Formats: sequence, C-alpha cells, structure tokens
Amino acid sequence: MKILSASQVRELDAYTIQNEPVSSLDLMERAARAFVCWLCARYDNRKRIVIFCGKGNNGGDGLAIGRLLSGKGYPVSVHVVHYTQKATDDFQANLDQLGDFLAIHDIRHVEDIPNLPAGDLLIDALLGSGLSRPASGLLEKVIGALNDSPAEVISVDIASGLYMDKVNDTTDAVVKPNHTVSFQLPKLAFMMPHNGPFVGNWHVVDIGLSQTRIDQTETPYYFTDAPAARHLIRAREKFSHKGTFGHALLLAGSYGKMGAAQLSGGACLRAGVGLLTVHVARCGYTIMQIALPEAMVSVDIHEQLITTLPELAPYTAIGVGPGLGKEPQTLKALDELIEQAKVPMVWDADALNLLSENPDLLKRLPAGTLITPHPKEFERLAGKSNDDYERLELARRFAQEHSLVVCLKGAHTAVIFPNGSVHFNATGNAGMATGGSGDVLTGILTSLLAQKYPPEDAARLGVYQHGVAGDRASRARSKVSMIASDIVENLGW
Ligand SMILES: NC(=O)C1=CN([C@@H]2O[C@H](COP(=O)(O)OP(=O)(O)OC[C@H]3O[C@@H](n4cnc5c(N)ncnc54)[C@H](OP(=O)(O)O)[C@@H]3O)[C@@H](O)[C@H]2O)[C@H](O)CC1
Ligand SMILES: [K+]
Repeated sequence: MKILSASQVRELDAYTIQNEPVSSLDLMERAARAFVCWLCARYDNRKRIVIFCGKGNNGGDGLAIGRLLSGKGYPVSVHVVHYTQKATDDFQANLDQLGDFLAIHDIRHVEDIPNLPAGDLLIDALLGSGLSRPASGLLEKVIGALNDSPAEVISVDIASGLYMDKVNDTTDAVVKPNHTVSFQLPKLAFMMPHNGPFVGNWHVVDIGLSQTRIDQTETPYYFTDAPAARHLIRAREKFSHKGTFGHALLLAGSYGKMGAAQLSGGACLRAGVGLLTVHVARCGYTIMQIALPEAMVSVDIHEQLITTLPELAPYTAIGVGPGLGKEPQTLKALDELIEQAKVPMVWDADALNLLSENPDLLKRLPAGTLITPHPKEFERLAGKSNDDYERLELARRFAQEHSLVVCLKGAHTAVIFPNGSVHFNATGNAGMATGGSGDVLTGILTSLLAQKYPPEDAARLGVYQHGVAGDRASRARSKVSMIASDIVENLGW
C-alpha cells in the first residue's frame, strides 16, 4: 500500500471526482458511510455519540456521519465549532440536510462546550487533512475538552491538529484519540513514534478513490501489509531439498551472551534455512549443541570472544552481531569479514556499534548489506536528529549514500532501500520491546538471505514475519509476559 502526502491526496481526490466521475458531495457521503460501517461493527446503537465538527470537509464528514448514525437509531448530538465564518460547500450542503433530522448545537464560546462523560463516544471531525497551521483559540479549547474527557474518542481521517506529513510542534493542540479511521490510505504521520498518542489504533477504510491514480502517483513511502507480505513469500517446490534453502552462518555469542546466539539461531532455523552453522566463542560449544540440536556449531579459538572467522566458502548468507561484544579482537574479525564475505550479510547489535566507532568499516560494507539499528544505534551510526521526520530523512540519505538496506526498528519498523524508498511494517506490538527480540530478527533475515531472497525482499518479509510471530506470542502470553523465545516459538509461514 502506498502512503501519499497531503497534497497528493488532494490531487487524488480531485482526480477521482473528475474521472470516475463522482460529485465531491457523493464522495463525502461515501467516506461517511465507510466510517459508519466501521463504527457500527464495533459499537451498538445504545452508545451515545457526540460529534464535533469543524467547518471544512472534515466537519462535513462529521455531519454526514451524524445523519447516518441517527438513521440507524444511535442517540447522536452534533456540535459545530464556529472558529471561522468560512465553511466549505459540502459542509454547508450537509448542514442543510442534517437540520431536517437533528438539532445542531453551536459552539461559539468556551461555555458552549458540553460535558463529556465517560460513557459517551466522541467523534472528532474538527480538522482533517486540510490543517494549515496549529489549532488555536476556540478550536484549541475544544481539543483540550476532548483530551480531558474520560470518554473514548475516534478521529475522522486524522486527529484534529495533527499534520499528515510533517512534524508538529510539541506545544501544538492535537486530539489524542483512541482510534483514527483514515480514508483510503494510511498517513505518514501514523508511522512516527512520537505521534503515538495522537493516532491511537488506526484503521483504513476504502472510499473508492481512483486506484489507477494511486498507481500512477510516485511516492517514496509504502506500507507492508498482509497482501504485500504474502506476495513476497516463495512457495516450497515438491522436489526441493535442504541444499535448496541455503546454508546460513551466524557469528554470534560471546561469554555471558550465548542466549543471543541461541535466539538468533532458533529464529534462523524456523525461518526456513536449509542448514545453519553458528560460530560462537569456545565457551558456548556445549550450550549451543544442547540448545539448538538442528544447528552445527563452529567454535572460535578464543574461550570468551569471537576473534576469527571460519572458512566462509560453504555459506550462502552471513548474520553478525547478536551477543558479540565490542572487544578489539572482535573488531579485527569483522574487518576480515568485510574483506572476505562474498555473500549477502546482516549486521546487527554490537556489530553496528563497532561500525559506528570505526567509520572506515562502514564505508567498506558491501552494497546491499542489511543493517538493523534501533533508533539509538542509528543515532550512533548516522548522528542525531531533532524529530522522527528528520530521522527518517537521515536514514534515507544514509541508505542511499552507503547502498545499504536499513531496517530502522520501531513500532512501524521502516525498511529503507538503497534507492531511498521506505516500507513501513504493519505487524508487531509493544510486547516485542524485550531483550533478544532483535536477535530473533537477525536470525530471520539471515535465513531469508541464505535462501536467496533479494535483500530488499528479505528485509520486508523478515520484518513482517517477525511482527506476526510477536503478535501471536502476545496473544498467547500477553504483551507483558512474552519474551523473545516466544517470538521464535511462534514463527510460522
Ligand atoms: N480524499 C479524501 O480522503 C476525502 C476526504 N474528505 C475529508 O476532507 C478532509 C479535508 O477537508 P478540507 O476541507 O480540505 O480540510 P479540513 O476540514 O481539514 O480543514 C478545513 C479548513 O480549515 C482551515 N484550517 C486549517 N488549519 C486550521 C487551523 N489550525 N485553524 C483554523 N482553520 C484551519 C483550512 O483553510 P485555510 O484556508 O484557512 O487554510 C482548511 O481548508 C479530509 O480530512 C477528510 O475528512 C472528504 O470528505 C472525502 C474525500
Ligand atoms: K479529524
């Protein structure tokens, strides 16, 4: 799925109106119907609905939603916030229609804002994608009232006050909804970690905007959802054998961190690799043989560290980093790895920290290598950024400059290709913010590379499947109790 900017969505809107053709008022009706359909599937008509409308098309949607819900027997009250004289034509047309159904409450002063008790369901249709400046005055007060209320809030299209595709100031007044129901496509703002409170759980509903035009519209931003991920999965041929699925090498596990090697190795196996060898510090030999009977173990000459490489010829992909440590002898082994590796690689964890301390290594990383930094590791590699949008742009430049596939980990992990395109991931949950979760991802990615998935596909699919397994684990164990080995256990294709 593509993610478009506010101006591209406006253009898409206009194109659909002109070419389908459909009147803008009918398009608004479609949007309202899609929203109502979403709402009715979740809340029955005993729920009291309180709708707050601005005077643009987002407000127009709110009015149409009020009319449709009222028609379905929901107790609805509609409040129009008069922050401006100006109203859009479609807002006005809906206001005229709604007047026949319901009394409309005007909010002209702070005192007109109603009480919002816990049992109500508040619909935020104040401002949508047309936001052009921070909400102030009366709008700011209404937004404050919505945020102060214990009632559940659902935002129409986007939380009022939140920019679709650029950073908000921390002092901006923005609605904090429980849910956002977005029309047609997700928005870039939904992907940004700091926007979490201003998005809530988000959902996309289809309003029939032109697919032809969406296909034609160029964007660097994409969303890897279930259909996109399914498209990447390769079927297993009947006459395949373990050689078909490659031989992965993981360089992972030093003294006290052998669990990282175990998690990464387990995930690598469960992601379908034919054969796996884990190269560990000598002290890990027995641990690994017992913990992962399906893997072969190669031991370093050093008792506690990884300081050398095994013969690399047999391997079809290499993953390095989990539980590695940052000792100078290990750095030397990584230097040799860059010299000798002729197959795709994943660099993670301490391998990334060593890269950031040794920029010369970074310059020599082979094109197409996958790196999997969390925001702090990325900052060490590429420098500080002031906000999420800046970090994303920095990561795009970084991926392009170094010809790397960057998996910038987060709630919606951003997989960034060497051409600068960004693929946000749909799956995963906060339960995955637990030690070892990253080691699991490295194992999955190494496995897919070993099976000859191109690095870009391996990254998108691996990150997606990691999240799916995390979601299964959280259903089985809860977000609080799940641990990284539950993610390995729940991997499935
Ligand atoms: N394609 C779709 O997805 C469809 C979306 N629909 C809905 O339409 C809105 C967008 O509607 P629009 O009228 O463009 O914009 P808003 O409703 O968000 O804003 C209305 C006007 O308010 C002004 N504005 C902007 N920011 C502020 C502010 N901080 N304070 C006061 N006023 C503000 C602005 O006008 P200016 O000229 O003053 O800048 C806006 O134009 C979309 O989100 C959907 O909900 C359609 O219903 C169906 C198709
Ligand atoms: K809104």
